[in-house]
Amino acid sequence: GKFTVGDYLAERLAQVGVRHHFVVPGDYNLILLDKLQAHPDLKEVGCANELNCSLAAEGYARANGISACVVTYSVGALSAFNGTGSAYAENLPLVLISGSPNTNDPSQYHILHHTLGHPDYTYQYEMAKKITCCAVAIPRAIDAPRLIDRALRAAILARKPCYIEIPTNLAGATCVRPGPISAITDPITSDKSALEAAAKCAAEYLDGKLKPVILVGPKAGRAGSEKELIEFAEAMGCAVALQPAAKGMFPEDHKQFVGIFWGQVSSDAADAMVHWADAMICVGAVFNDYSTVGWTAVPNIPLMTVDMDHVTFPGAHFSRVRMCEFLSHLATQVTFNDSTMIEYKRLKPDPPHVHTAEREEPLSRKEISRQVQEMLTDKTSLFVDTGDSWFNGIQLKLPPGAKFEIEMQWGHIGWSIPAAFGYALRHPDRHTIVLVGDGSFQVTAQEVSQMVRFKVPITIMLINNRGYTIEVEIHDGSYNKIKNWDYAMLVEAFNSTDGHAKGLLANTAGELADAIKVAESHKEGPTLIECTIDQDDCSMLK
Ligand SMILES: Cc1ncc(Cn2nnc(CCOP(=O)(O)OP(=O)(O)O)c2C)c(N)n1
Ligand SMILES: [Mg+2]
Repeated sequence: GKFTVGDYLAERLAQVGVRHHFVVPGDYNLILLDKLQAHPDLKEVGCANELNCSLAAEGYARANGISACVVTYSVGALSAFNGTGSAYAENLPLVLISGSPNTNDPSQYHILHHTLGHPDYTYQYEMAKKITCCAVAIPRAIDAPRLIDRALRAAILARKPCYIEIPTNLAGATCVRPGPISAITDPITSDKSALEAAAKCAAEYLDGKLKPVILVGPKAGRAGSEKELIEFAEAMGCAVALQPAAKGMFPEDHKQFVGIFWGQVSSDAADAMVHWADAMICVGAVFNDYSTVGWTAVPNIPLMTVDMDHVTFPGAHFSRVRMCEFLSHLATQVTFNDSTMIEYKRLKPDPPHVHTAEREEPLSRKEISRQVQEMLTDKTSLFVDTGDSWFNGIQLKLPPGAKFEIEMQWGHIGWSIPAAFGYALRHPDRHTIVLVGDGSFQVTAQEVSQMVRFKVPITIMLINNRGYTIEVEIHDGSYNKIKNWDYAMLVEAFNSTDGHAKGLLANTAGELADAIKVAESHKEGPTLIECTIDQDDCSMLK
């Protein structure tokens, strides 16, 4: 049959590495969905709603590097905008694709269903421009190759979402076949002289310092610089601290790892080391209100920043210097200086004594953390959702090879359920574990049914402290109370007659240990373990 606009998009998505596309059907995108489904490399993954669809694509992009979310016009896209916002905030190339009205509707001033009820349908595209790095609406089939290629390339280079709007009558319209994919995926390398000059100046700048510390931020991982970061850190020999959103982007068993720098909730000796340093090399760091604990934990020394495509330090700025190339080049220029590691050995606190609860003891946050710590292996990918799970997750020690996913910039409660589902589809080889509060779980619980449908063996540790506890600590009120659910029964309801989810309840340390054993051997589907703790058992209260 003829090659169409929908086929063009399908081929491009497959060429950039998409293998699953997340969808909610609607009459503006059905022809398009047929074309995507027809592509041999693409597997259609239906979601219960477009918020979860976009969050599943956000999680998939963490595993795969790029993802696709396909929704219907207006009623679908406006919900998908939230997961798209997350992808923007978290520096992930999510491709948001929406069907839209027939190109001959505007000129006839047709009032259409799903729209706001007036004949101007451009509002969605205008809104999409604000939350993506590139938004395109295809006006004619002949424009499709140029606009689709532009949006995909922009997303890949910027590591931000893009938006592609395809009118319902164009998805099946004839289109030429795509040219070489390198036109889209070929990276922009550093400018050679900028790279040389930046490394030379930076090496001189660092030579004059006695106590440099490297602070790793979340963009280090997104820029794909984890290998070069280790190379640079080992050439420097200095202490390496991580921002909480960067946990997992530098190995915690590395001898230069000094902990998570997060103000008074820092781990190990990160706080002391950062405040002792006389120079801070920030690699992909983001200083926002959360990571600085309300602006109380901001380093008070001059910073050198290594960002995705530029480098700055006191008295210097170098554009078009790519992080990974800069780190690996600078590693050959710097002088080894391990003075901070000598200081670290002095400052490093003894590991805290962890009490092992008796089996019949009621569950506590600390006992849950102790048992989750024992679950972690090199195959673990741990998702922690907004709420006290952030604090509990950050304090865990990642064994070599373990991965950690957190959404600290956007912070959408419930993100972890669809995001872990999307991630696990792409990484069936990994053991995906979720730490999520009861309040967060209630926002996106439907997506457990997709874990059942696709037989994804995710372990969900649901921390039930009867409400929005992190908010109670910030500012209490009636609004922090929620209706309690029977969470174990709920996930088993998703089975109906053909599913294999397991829902378990753990009120004591012994019940949790038994439930974890069941979860670790259950591969046919998800296992939710509802862990009940006292609502005052919160990390904010020391
Ligand atoms: C989409 C969205 N809506 C509201 C919020 C504000 N928020 N942040 N955390 C919470 C409560 C989280 O409660 P849980 O998940 O139960 O967590 P904990 O009780 O703190 O363990 C809210 C309501 C948010 N972060 N995201
Ligand atoms: Mg809660």
